[in-house]
Amino acid sequence: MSKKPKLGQNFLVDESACLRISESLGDTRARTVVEIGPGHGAITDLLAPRCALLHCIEFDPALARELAFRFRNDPHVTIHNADILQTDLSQLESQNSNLEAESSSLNPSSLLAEPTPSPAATLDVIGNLPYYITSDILLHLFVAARKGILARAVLMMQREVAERIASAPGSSDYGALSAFTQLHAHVTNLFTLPPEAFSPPPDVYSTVLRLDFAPRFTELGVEPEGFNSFLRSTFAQKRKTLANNLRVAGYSSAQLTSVWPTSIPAQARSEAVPLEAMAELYRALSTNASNSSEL
Ligand SMILES: C[S@@+](CC[C@H](N)C(=O)[O-])C[C@H]1O[C@@H](n2cnc3c(N)ncnc32)[C@H](O)[C@@H]1O
Repeated sequence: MSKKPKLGQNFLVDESACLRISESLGDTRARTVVEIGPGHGAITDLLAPRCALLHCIEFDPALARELAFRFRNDPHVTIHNADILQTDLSQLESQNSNLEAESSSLNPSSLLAEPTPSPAATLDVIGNLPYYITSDILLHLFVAARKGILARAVLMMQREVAERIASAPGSSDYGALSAFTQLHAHVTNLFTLPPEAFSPPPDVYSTVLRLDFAPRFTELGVEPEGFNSFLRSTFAQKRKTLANNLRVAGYSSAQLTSVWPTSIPAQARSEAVPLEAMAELYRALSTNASNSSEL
């Protein structure tokens, strides 16, 4: 078993893979792109000339300094030495028209640059993710997607995680992360890379997914924050049935029985229930709760 590099630093060294990833966002010439974990800039170098604005979020201060120096003459590229999980993506968007101030700490030459016009209201995201926080990063992106500020993302992650995310309800791979991802985006599996594409090579294969953000709350007839926390409670304990998870979350058996939809078998586990049926159950329970509070 190889030693795990700090901060998930398995750098991409396969040049054709870098090119494929940077091209997978499509035409980004008028887009603001956020790169998560640029590292030594393998993807950044190809992406910078292809987009209107590029925000790179790198947690490692030495790598952030290296990139800030490399891109010192590119005012449309901003290097943020920051943790992606603590980065408010909506703030990046609002800084589009004031880029030179934002980048001044790491990119002194940008003080001299012309202000860059704000190119687009939504952001695209790209990244060969630090695998140890893949789920946390996805959940962080979904918060931004619910605010309507993300258009699409191209993300590399461990192959097994990508397969789980893209799997259908009822399959053995489907779980909470699949449900949350499919609630917020259309998922496309783009391609898979072997460990040798990286230095140092990880112990796992890696897959690139494309997410086209299209939160489904309106279509499902549910209120986003309420349904999100309901869904979280349905997956709280993996070995319990959906009904048992909901009892743990505070719903009474009588409540559940009175509204339980025919589309969901009584003993179903959450992993087998499509989002449409979950939303039907949530709507029925919400209506039931508001009716009883009116009595
Ligand atoms: C798998 S490497 C990818 C590096 C580069 N993009 C490449 O493909 O070669 C992950 C990168 O994420 C950075 N990273 C780790 N944790 C982070 C965090 N919480 N926020 C932002 N970047 C992080 C690491 O320092 C590293 O540069």
